[in-house]
Amino acid sequence: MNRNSDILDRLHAVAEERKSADPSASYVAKLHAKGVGKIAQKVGEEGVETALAAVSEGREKVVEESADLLFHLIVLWSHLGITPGEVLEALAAREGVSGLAEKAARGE
Ligand SMILES: N=c1c2ncn([C@@H]3O[C@H](COP(=O)(O)OP(=O)(O)OP(=O)(O)O)[C@@H](O)[C@H]3O)c2ncn1[C@@H]1O[C@H](COP(=O)(O)O)[C@@H](O)[C@H]1O
Repeated sequence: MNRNSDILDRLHAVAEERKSADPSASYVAKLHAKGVGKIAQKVGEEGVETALAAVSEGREKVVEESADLLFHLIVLWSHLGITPGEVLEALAAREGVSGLAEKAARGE
């Protein structure tokens, strides 16, 4: 198994610990202290940067920006009391639900 398969959970655990850390000594603690508005802003910025990288900067930059986006999403989930498992469950629950091939087979 890929050794990074549990990285979402590991980063989430760090984000949880940082809720009680010193904001002057931790970037994640600083984000928690600034609140949901600041964290949401960072998620939006990183999403836009990922999209811009896709159309104008190439795959390596997309990988870097995607990592920034995922990281800030994990901080947002932690701030709101959401676990990575909940998000993965929501994703898994959609498997096969809107495939065009399945819809065509049903004549929809
Ligand atoms: N993955 C990251 C990570 N990616 C990016 N960054 C920080 O995200 C910031 C993004 O920089 P920006 O220029 O976008 O933003 P900024 O300079 O903070 O300015 P603002 O726009 O936010 O005001 C930088 O300070 C980076 O250091 C991260 N900081 C932490 N982590 C992970 O979080 C863990 C805990 O970090 P601390 O909370 O700092 O201990 C680390 O061990 C890492 O695993």
